[in-house]
Amino acid sequence: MRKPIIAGNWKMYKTFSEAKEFVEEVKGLAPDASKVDSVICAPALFLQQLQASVEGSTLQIGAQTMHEEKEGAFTGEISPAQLADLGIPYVIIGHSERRQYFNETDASVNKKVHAAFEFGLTPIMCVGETLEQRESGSTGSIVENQVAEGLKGLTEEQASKTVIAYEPIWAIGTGKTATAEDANEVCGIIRKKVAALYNDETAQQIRIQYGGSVKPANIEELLGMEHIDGALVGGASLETESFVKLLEAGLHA
Ligand SMILES: O=C(CO)COP(=O)(O)O
Repeated sequence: MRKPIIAGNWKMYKTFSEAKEFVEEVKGLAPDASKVDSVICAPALFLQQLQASVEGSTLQIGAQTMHEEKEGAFTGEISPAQLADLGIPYVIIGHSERRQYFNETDASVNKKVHAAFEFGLTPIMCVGETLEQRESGSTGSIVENQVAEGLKGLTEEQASKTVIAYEPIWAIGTGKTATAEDANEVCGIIRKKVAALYNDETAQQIRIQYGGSVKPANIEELLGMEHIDGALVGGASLETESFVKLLEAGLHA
């Protein structure tokens, strides 16, 4: 049995005051950590204080991106060592917005995934196709390639601990969700690819999230699918009420 992982990706939303208030309210409502992993990926600026505020609760804090080097002259960046020192457990790597606006590539994603493991962080590695790629029928090959390049060089143990988020770009922030069947089909393709790259055991262990307009109204159907082990949620993670409902859905997955 794979433990569901429900993660909010706040992107560049919320002030620190709003973030702190949200976390104070939600931290006592997050499910038992042995049943669901509940994560908020917050802006880097808030990580230290939010991490201190969730101590002793089942809510966990993640970062939205990081640099691949331990340290260096990279103005404005944050490093895996800095995240690890704060005790941050998760980091999103290669979100489609990072690929689109900040020139991240499969090669840089792969370096960052390696760096995450080097510093004891769990990467949430994002993959997904554009609308054009979906319409041309190349979803499977695009996503398989992103998975193969992203996981390249990882040990079996590291690969099995990686969280892969399948986020079709056309479903992000658009209100258009992939149908549960379509999402499951692609998550199944991802799992099969992991089996081909490693073995069946690794493929059975790796957790695959779906992301793209997930909300309380559709999460249960998505989580009911064989290959969907969680959700990476933007808009619906910004309100306490809907985020708590999403976490609760994880309990019934
Ligand atoms: O990009 C996403 C999560 O990383 C999805 O965003 P929405 O849930 O707002 O579509």
